Formats: sequence, structure tokens, C-alpha cells
Amino acid sequence: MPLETVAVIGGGAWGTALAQAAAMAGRVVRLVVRTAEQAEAINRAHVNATALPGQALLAGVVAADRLERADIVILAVPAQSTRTLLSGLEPDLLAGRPVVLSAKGLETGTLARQSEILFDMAPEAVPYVLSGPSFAADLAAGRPTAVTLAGDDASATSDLAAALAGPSFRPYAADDRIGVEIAGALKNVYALACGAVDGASLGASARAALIARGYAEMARVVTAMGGSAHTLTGLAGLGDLTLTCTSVQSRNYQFGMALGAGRSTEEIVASGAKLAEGVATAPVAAALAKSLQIDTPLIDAVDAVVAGKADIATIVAGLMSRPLKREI
Ligand SMILES: NC(=O)C1=CN([C@@H]2O[C@H](COP(=O)(O)OP(=O)(O)OC[C@H]3O[C@@H](n4cnc5c(N)ncnc54)[C@H](O)[C@@H]3O)[C@@H](O)[C@H]2O)C=CC1
Ligand SMILES: O=C(CO)COP(=O)(O)O
Repeated sequence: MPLETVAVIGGGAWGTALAQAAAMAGRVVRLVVRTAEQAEAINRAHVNATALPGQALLAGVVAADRLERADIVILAVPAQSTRTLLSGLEPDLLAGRPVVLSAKGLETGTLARQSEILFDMAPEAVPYVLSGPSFAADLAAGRPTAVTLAGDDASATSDLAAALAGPSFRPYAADDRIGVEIAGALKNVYALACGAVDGASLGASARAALIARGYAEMARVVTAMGGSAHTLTGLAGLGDLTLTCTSVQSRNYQFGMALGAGRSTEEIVASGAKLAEGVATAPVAAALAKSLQIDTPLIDAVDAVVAGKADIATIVAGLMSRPLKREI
């Protein structure tokens, strides 16, 4: 099966960066954005001024306002928009083709992972999940970036990784789609928590403890969902948790900092905050953990703070006074 042409759907920061990476890999790329005006503006300036201002795009990135047949389809819209997006696509354009899911979040209401949404909406598509430590600005600028690409067929996943790999982009093939999807969704929840720790000036020790206990919690969720805890030792787990929980560049971390400074979710959103996927995913992850009967005090804490049900001081006091337990 040829892997020459790539359609990236989603004209935000990540879609633009993935389109640029695919062009660097030598693929023929179409970046599918919402309107003809937006496509025209991108093609005229070779810059996506709204999503990645100042980043010149390779001539190989051509924007358009609709999907046409491509060997590889990459979805790069927010996790809560994936179902709506798929409902508007011609199923024939996805059937039998690799569809790479790159959003990091769980769906409100259904608790679905991105590949479960794809299965509902386009059951004949072949799902892959791309996740790992990768800021759009880094990838688009050609700074070294490594991610996990998980798919069900080992050989096809390696072929797809090779088709997308470039001099500065290194996708590692993997087979644990569930583990990679859960890791990508949950790291945003822990990034909110780490941002809140810093916003409330609780110290670097608290933040490191949170990352380690978050990792342990994430392993419990992944295992209960049927994924492998071993996956979390890789880029989609430890890699992305480290990046997002320690970088002011992260939108989830920034949102968390504002929460930690005492602002409410509504105030932060109203002030024009960028997309922070953890905000929608926290309550979904809390509901999922509850349904699986797993103890997830950190996810529950973020859920409570995001919902305005508890302040940071109360949450910290509650976490620190939990009964002592063995670590593992
Ligand atoms: N920005 C980053 O560094 C990274 C982002 N991601 C993930 O990628 C996903 C998208 O994030 P960003 O691109 O950064 O967000 P963004 O806010 O920059 O862009 C989102 C884009 O999706 C478009 N969109 C929304 N609903 C749509 C629909 N129904 N149909 C077509 N287009 C639609 C919007 O118009 C917007 O252009 C998120 O799940 C995020 O976690 C993953 C890795 C890195
Ligand atoms: O997923 C990301 C980096 O791997 C981007 O994180 P933010 O959405 O928090 O900016």
C-alpha cells in the first residue's frame, strides 16, 4: 500500500506542525483547514499566522478546505471535536486507510478514547495513535522530536513510522494503542496539577512528588483499561509527562498555574486561554476511574479544582493526610 500522500485535518498548531513534519519527511501534504479563506491565507504567506505565527512552512505544505483522497490521514483537532469532524467526512476517504489520531483527550459523556470514536464513526479505517513529548513549535521548526506511533499491525506500523520520519522527527513504532492513548490524555491532567502546584508556590519537591505519584496512578488506569504499564516507560508516558509537567510552554501547565493562583476555570477561559485538553479530560478520567473502581486521588483532585468544588489548600491538606501506605 502506498504511503506517499498525507492529509492532515485540523489547521491549529498541532495540525500545522504535523503537516510540516510530513513535508520534511518527503511526503506530499495537504493541510485541511476549515475555510477557503484560511487555506488561501496559508498558501499565500506559507505561514499559518493564527496557529503558528512566524513559522515559515515548507512549499510542500499546501492548505485546502476539504479532504481529498490521501494514503495517510492524520486527525489533529481537539479531542472533543473529533466525533463532529468525523461525522462530516466521506467514509470512503477513510476506509482501509491509516488514520492517525493525534488528539490527547477523552470524550465528554461517552468516556471514549480517540480510537473508540474513530471505530464508532469510521469502522473501516485503520487506527494509529501518535503521542509523545512534542510541542508544535518545536516540531514545526525542525527541532529534534521523538514520539510513539502505536498501531495494531507491527509491520504496517513500522512502515507508517518510516513514512513520517524525517531528519528531526523520529516516531517509534509500538503496539499498545490503549496505553498510548490513556497516557496522552492523562498527562494533561497531571500537567494542570503541576501548574497549580507552581501557581500556588508549593515548591519543586511537591511538583516532583506529583509527577511520580501521577505516573503510578496513570499505570493503574492503563492496566485497568487493558493497556501495558510498560508503555509508560516510553515517550508517550514518561516522556510527555516530563515535558508537560515541567514546561511553562505547555498550555495545560499554564492553565494549571492560573488555577493555582486562585483563578476559576470560568475566569481563565473567559480571559482567552488557549486549548488545555486536561480541563475537559479531568472529569472524564475521574468518571472512568470510578467505573473501573481504581483509586485516583490526583485525577479526582484536579477534577475538583477545575470544577471549582475545592480550593488548592483544602486539596493539598486532603492529599497529605491520606492514610500512609506502601509505595508500590
Ligand atoms: N499544540 C501542541 O503542541 C500539541 C497538541 N497536541 C494535541 O493536538 C490537538 C489539537 O491541538 P492544537 O492544534 O494545538 O489546538 P489549536 O487550538 O491550536 O487548534 C485546534 C484546531 O482545530 C480546529 N477544529 C476544531 N474543531 C474542528 C472541527 N470540527 N473540524 C475541523 N477543524 C476543527 C480549530 O479550528 C483549530 O484550528 C489537541 O488534542 C492537543 O492535545 C498534541 C501534541 C502537541
Ligand atoms: O501535548 C503536548 C506536548 O507533548 C502539548 O501540551 P499542551 O497542550 O499542554 O501545550
